[in-house]
Amino acid sequence: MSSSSGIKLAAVVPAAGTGSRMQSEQPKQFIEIQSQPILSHTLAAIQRAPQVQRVFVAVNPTAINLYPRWPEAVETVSGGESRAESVLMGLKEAARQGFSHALVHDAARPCLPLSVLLDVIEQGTLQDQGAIVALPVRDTLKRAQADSLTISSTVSRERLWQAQTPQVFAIKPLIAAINKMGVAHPGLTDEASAMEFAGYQPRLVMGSYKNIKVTFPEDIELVSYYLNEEINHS
Ligand SMILES: Nc1ccn([C@@H]2O[C@H](COP(=O)(O)OP(=O)(O)OP(=O)(O)O)[C@@H](O)[C@H]2O)c(=O)n1
Ligand SMILES: C[C@](O)(CO)[C@H](O)COP(=O)(O)O
Repeated sequence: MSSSSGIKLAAVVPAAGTGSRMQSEQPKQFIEIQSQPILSHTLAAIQRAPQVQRVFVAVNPTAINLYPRWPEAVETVSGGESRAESVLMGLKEAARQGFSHALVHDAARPCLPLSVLLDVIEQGTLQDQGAIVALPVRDTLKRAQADSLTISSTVSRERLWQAQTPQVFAIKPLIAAINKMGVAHPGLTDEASAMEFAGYQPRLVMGSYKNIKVTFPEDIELVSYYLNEEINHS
């Protein structure tokens, strides 16, 4: 991605969550796997793309000392009360430093394959609708009754995809879309939600089942396996 294309890409990594569903002593992004915090693995995965010129990590100021030493071209911003607010803080700093596009990627997704990363960067920067990594739903989907764990209905999975990250968008339209929808909006759970709200139709880029978001305790064993596989076979 040369400067002649006019595109200047930064990564924004929301890493200011508390990881409540993990039920761990420290926020899940700082849990160590192979002697490295999960966040370190995520930053290393993102920085394999030469197009990413800088990384803005949104962290809770009270947790910043949990991180040993920030890699080169990585800087921190203060996170917010919600993921959307943390992302917005990173986007604003990236815009202030002159970046035109952002690749937003959850700190809790350390097993991002390079091929997926490069695909979403290409798809997200070659047109103005942006792009997200996602996977077609492969299990039958059921909607539960409102007041019991019994099936209310089966939801057609036709054309249903599960969003992952990275999500790649032009920064100024994304900031405007997040502000239009409102960071506190319950439906604003990823960047594409805001862009859709603003009328965009982001592209879907095939993700990977390895690109899981560390959320519950049982995820650690699977992520450890994938990271070990990556390190020993790359
Ligand atoms: N106020 C917040 C909340 C979440 N995140 C980040 O957004 C990503 C995805 O969110 P999630 O998996 O929900 O993380 P947590 O909110 O920490 O987890 P939980 O919902 O279990 O508390 C994580 O990397 C998390 O650190 C953030 O930067 N700021
Ligand atoms: C952004 C995301 O990872 C896409 O699936 C997801 O929406 C994050 O949700 P969370 O509840 O903040 O983990």
